[in-house]
Amino acid sequence: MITFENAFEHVLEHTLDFGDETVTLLKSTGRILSEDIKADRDFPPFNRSTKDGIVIAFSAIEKGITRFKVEGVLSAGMPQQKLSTDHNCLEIMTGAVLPEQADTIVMYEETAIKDGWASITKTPKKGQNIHRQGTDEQKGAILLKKGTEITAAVIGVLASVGKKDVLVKTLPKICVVSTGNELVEIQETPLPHQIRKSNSLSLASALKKVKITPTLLHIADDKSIIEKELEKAILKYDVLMLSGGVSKGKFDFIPDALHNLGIEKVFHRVAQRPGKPFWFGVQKEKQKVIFSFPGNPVSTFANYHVYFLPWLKKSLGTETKNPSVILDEPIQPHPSLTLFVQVTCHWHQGKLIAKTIKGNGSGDLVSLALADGFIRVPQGDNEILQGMVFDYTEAG
Ligand SMILES: Nc1nc2c(c(=O)[nH]1)N[C@H]1C(S)=C(S)[C@@H](COP(=O)(O)OP(=O)(O)OC[C@H]3O[C@@H](n4cnc5c(N)ncnc54)[C@H](O)[C@@H]3O)O[C@H]1N2
Ligand code: MOO
Repeated sequence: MITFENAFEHVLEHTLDFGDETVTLLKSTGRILSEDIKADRDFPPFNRSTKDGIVIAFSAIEKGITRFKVEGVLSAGMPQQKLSTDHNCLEIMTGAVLPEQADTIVMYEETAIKDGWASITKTPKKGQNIHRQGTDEQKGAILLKKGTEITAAVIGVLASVGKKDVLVKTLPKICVVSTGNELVEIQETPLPHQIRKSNSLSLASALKKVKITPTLLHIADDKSIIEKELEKAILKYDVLMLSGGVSKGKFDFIPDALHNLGIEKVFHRVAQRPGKPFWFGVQKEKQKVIFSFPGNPVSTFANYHVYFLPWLKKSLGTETKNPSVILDEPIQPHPSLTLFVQVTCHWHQGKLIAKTIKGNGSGDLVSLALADGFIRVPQGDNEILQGMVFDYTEAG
């Protein structure tokens, strides 16, 4: 049995590269950019008005002029115009191009306009209310770096530089495998000794959040069928994500089956709870990775978030940013196991505060639905006092 720290390191040593692909702009939401994005023009591309009002030449103010003849109206979308003389002004709308011979914008609230004449009611500062060309970014500047996660705000930047199609990291093809004769489909009514499959659906839902649609495969607890089905799946997918069948039971065939199929075991069993019987293996030549999680629902769920997500992010060239949280109660560590304890979190005075959820062990999947994530409690003998800081993995 290895420590959590060792197991985590091993998982991150076996990342894969699935290459790049081009997708249309909106389909790139939630994906990872695979190219630097440069400004195709200055941001903003012209001197733009930031207020609705009038535009004047400040030289008029210096001459003591405060009343101007209105010679026209400028709206956003009009090509650049020209102010004919500093005795005149133009009405200008937010987003319109600053006209030639003008340099100062006075918002309507600081003017009085009557019969084609505008008076200024508050002395302006030279150059006010203008968003100058190139002050946000200059043409050619890198706006977004390769490895950036594409959020809604990033989509806005991509759109503004005309990225109709975006180069993103290709996602792995994943097969989520469940095993166990006790499991029935969710639409079925289980007999008293049966349960509905939930792990595979929960994993599929978690994968959807990272834009991966896995294939679901269920295999009965039969050694030769398990081997045959896994052999086919390994050929077809980059990643197998299994739940169940990795412990010490008479029907826990998965580790042997994977061994017989030539998958190299990196580790089996980690000094942690939940998720202790986790099996992790690779087939280096064919670039395959196998996450074989313990079947108890909390174990599967915790291990997916603690190990798989950081592995995926690293494989896609981006980082996992896990915050720390303050635990609002004392906690007793385990003398030899790292604990992943379910918590709810809330913000209080700028700090993320966690409270534990009293679950009923790693088979209690209902308590999972109440949790925001897990804190990691390192092994130890002495009670940890209230107010200590822990690493936190969001899981929902
Ligand atoms: N002698 C020992 N027994 C057990 C040990 C041990 O160290 N020595 N470890 C325990 C721990 S910890 C865990 S966790 C479980 C994991 O066992 P398996 O990975 O072999 O999982 P199964 O036995 O197949 O199932 C466990 C439990 O989870 C339910 N399950 C499985 N798959 C699903 C699914 N897709 N959806 C919903 N529920 C699922 C299954 O019905 C069982 O109740 O082993 C302990 N035993
Ligand atoms: O360590 Mo197991 O994964 O909780 O029951």
